[in-house]
Amino acid sequence: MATLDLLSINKSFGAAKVLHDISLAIEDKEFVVFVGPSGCGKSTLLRIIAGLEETTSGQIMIDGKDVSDAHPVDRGISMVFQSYALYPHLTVYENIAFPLRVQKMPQPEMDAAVNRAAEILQLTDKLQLKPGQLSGGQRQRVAIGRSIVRNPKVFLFDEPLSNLDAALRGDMRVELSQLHRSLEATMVYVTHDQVEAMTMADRIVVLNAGRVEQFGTPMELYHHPKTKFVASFIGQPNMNLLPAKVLGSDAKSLKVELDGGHQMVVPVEAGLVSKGDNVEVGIRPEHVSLGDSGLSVTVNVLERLGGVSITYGAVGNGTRFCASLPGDAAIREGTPVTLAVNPDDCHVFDANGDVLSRQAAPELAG
Ligand SMILES: Nc1ncnc2c1ncn2[C@@H]1O[C@H](COP(=O)(O)OP(=O)(O)OP(=O)(O)O)[C@@H](O)[C@H]1O
Repeated sequence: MATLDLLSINKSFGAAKVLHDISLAIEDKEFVVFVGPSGCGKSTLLRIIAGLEETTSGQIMIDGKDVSDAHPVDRGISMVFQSYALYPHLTVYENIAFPLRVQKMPQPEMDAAVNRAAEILQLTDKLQLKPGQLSGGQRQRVAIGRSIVRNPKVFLFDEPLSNLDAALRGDMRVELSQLHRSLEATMVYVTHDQVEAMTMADRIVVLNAGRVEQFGTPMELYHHPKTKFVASFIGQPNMNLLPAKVLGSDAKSLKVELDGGHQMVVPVEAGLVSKGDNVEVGIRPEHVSLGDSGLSVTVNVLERLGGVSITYGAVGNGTRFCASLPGDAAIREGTPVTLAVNPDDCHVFDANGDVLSRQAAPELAG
C-alpha cells in the first residue's frame, strides 16, 4: 500500500477557482474521508487524485513518486463510483474480473483473484448472477470487488453509499470499515454525510468552498473544532450557536451573556475579542441536561426516539435551540424547560467564525 501526498493543489474551471492551495499528507493504510457541503470541491479533488481531472497547479505524490502527469491507469489507484458503473449484461464474476481481462491475466490467476474478492465481500454464491438480480448493496459490493482485484495502492470512493437506503448504508459502513482493516489499504472516501465521515475515518478533511477547513481525527473535530463551520458540520444534531455579548475577560476566561440573558464564564482565551464584542457560543445538543438554573428554552417540538428525547425550541429572541436528553425525559411540548450547561463543554467563536483557544483550568472573569 502507499502514502498519498497532495502539494499545493489549485484548480480552476475557467474563471472559477474551485480548489485553493490544498496540501494534505495521507499516511499508509489510512482511511481519510473528504467531507463538506455540496459544491465544496470534494469530488474534484478526488478526481484529481485519480487522474480524471487535471490540476491547474500542484503535485500529487503516491509513495513518494510524483504522479501528477501520469495516466490514471498508471497511478496504482482504483476508484469506486456512486453509480456502481457495472455492466448489466455481464455476470458478477465477469464484472469483477473485467480489469483483469483487460490486462489479459491468465485464467487460473484471474479465478483466484475474483474468488478471493468474492469471499471478502460475501459474493461467492452470486458470481453467476447478473447485476439486475442483486440488491443495491450487493451491486455496490461488486463494484468494490472490481477495485480489489486490481490490487491498487490507493482506493478512492466517490459517495459510494448514497444510492442505498438508510439501513443498508449503516450495514455497508460497517462492511467498508472491516474491508479497510482486512485489506490494510490506503483509502480516500468522499461523502457529504458527516455520520459516514465520523464512523469510518481515521482522519477527516473538512472542505469549505474549496479550502481545507480542518484535517484531524473524528474526535479532534468533534471536541476541538477550529471554526464555526467545522463545529456546525460535525456532530448530530448540529451544534447550537447562540449569539452572545462579551461582558469581560481575563487571561484564561471569557464572561459572556447569551441571548436570553443567561451569563457564564467560559474557559477560553479572549484573543482579539474584548468587552462589548459580539460572539457566538456553541453548545452541542447532547451537552445540556435538565437543571434548576441555566438556559430557559421553550420546547416547540419533541421527538422521542426511545434512547434519547430530541427537543427543538427557542431561547431569548427566538434563536433556535436543540437539546438531546437521555431517555424518556420529563418534558412536554409547549412548556418551558431550564437546561444546565457546563461551560467546559462550550465553544466560543469570534466574528470571523474562528474558535477562541481553550484553557484547561477555568477562572472567574470580571
Ligand atoms: N467540469 C466542470 N466545469 C465547470 N465547473 C465544474 C466542473 N466540475 C465541477 N465544477 C464546479 O466545481 C465546484 C466543485 O464541484 P465538486 O463536484 O467537486 O463539488 P462536491 O463537493 O463534490 O459537490 P457534490 O457533493 O454536490 O458532488 C462546483 O462549484 C462545481 O460547479
